[in-house]
Amino acid sequence: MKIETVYVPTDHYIDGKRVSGSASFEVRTPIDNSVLGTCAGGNKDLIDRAVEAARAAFHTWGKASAVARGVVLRRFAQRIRANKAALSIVESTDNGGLRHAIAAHMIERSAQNIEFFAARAEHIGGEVVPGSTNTDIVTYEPAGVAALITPWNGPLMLSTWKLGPALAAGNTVVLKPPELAPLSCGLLASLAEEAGVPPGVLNVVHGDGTVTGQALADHPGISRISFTGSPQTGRKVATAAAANLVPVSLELGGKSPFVVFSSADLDAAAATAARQYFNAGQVCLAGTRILAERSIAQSLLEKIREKVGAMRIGDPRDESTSIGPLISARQFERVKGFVDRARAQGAEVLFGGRQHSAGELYFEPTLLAPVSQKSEIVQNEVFGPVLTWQTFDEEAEAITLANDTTFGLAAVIFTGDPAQAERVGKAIVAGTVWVNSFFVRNLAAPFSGFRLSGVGVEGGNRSFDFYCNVKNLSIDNASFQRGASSGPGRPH
Ligand SMILES: NC(=O)C1=CN([C@@H]2O[C@H](COP(=O)(O)OP(=O)(O)OC[C@H]3O[C@@H](n4cnc5c(N)ncnc54)[C@H](O)[C@@H]3O)[C@@H](O)[C@H]2O)C=CC1
Ligand SMILES: O=C(O)/C=C/C=C(\O)C(=O)O
Repeated sequence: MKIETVYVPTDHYIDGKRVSGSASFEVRTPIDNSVLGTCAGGNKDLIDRAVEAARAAFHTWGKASAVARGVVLRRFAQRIRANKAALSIVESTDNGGLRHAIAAHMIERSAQNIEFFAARAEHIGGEVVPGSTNTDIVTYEPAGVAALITPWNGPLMLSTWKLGPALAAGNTVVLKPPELAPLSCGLLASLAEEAGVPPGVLNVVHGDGTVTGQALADHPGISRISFTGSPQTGRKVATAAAANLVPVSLELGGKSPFVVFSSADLDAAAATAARQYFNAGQVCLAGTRILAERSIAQSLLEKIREKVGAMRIGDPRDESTSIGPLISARQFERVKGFVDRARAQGAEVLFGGRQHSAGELYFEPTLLAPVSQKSEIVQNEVFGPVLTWQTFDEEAEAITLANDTTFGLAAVIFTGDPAQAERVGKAIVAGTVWVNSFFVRNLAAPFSGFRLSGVGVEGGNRSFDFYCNVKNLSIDNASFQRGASSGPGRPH
């Protein structure tokens, strides 16, 4: 398939070869909802082939030194950077993300995802735990074949976030990209090949989640499953992992609070609130529930209205666009359904609330109030450009509202009071709490979701705890002491 001047392979990539599909599926661009072409679909047989290739490649890749793997992976990261223009136009066309934002942030982050873990793996090192009778030597061994399953809202960034640590630690992988935006991961496989990633180390099998994704999650030859997507699918993946007793890492949805206290820099808070509409709100980390202290609420609302009013909605390939389309007609209907039901329950539209004239899949950035805490619009993830607006009088009330959710992925706090930042940050139940900032990602820091937002922790060395078998070699201290006169295996 060709996207502008870029040739994009749409076959599977198994054992270093392009492989035709057992079926094919349509790929559409959300820009105008037109069909771009078809992509190979996968089935159980293709998953079997990919897992077999990955298992064979594990014998060499898993035994190579982290330094040797690092040489190849750093070249892979460089190929990603060098292909920024191609990757960003392909992903933008495929998933409707902003081309300039993908080029400026996502590609660099994708390269860093690979590079960071390549460097980190060279220093995993292990630990020595001295004990009175035994000395424990802790080593990290690659687990085997990792199944990686990723969503459409950030295919490159979220796939490389898994590929980096899995490959750097010595695992081989089978990646199942999102069927709604499979193209950039197809291109990624070619870049891995150009970088010298050996055949079988990185395999890509496209296809529908319920067929290809499920076959991958179910496969008994898999040693780890890392999944990013919805909680509903996360449950199915976890069930498959349980059947094979395989460790699973789940990064799921969110309904994060965005709390603004009266001491906050309101201009900064408003600018960051407007950013929650980026990617048309299809961001799991987005702070979608704005909670404003009553004394500054009106002023904050006006500032947010002004910032959002200045955002241009339209073709995501244009430099001046701030908000692009939703991923599909189904997602559009889903988002619209949430807004319609909230209105039927008494919410008013403070701004937005309907389709935008830019096209079929464009929805205006929307803010709804009043909303009751137990309503669907406050409790469920919309995954669209729809935020809710609530006010509070006391800090304790803000914390109660923030935590009254089944999710726990992220939270954003704006305050001018450092003690308050610490108090509230500690009290909020979420894997990541940003203070006076948003989406700053230090790859060495832990990344996780609490409650329905996930299972497991990745980031920094915690990623290696997941992608490795952490082994303890426990040696009797007395056995090998110099000069000892008897005992098995004593050196002379
Ligand atoms: N916590 C995080 O880091 C992130 C979470 N998300 C969440 O992802 C969701 C949106 O993404 P979607 O692609 O709609 O999610 P989804 O759960 O429908 O699909 C995610 C991936 O799982 C695959 N899949 C679907 N059914 C499967 C099955 N039975 N077995 C194995 N794989 C299967 C899909 O083909 C896709 O590749 C939102 O809930 C969002 O919050 C998205 C990005 C990041
Ligand atoms: O930064 C990460 O590793 C994950 C980010 C998740 C999103 O950007 C998203 O869901 O959109």
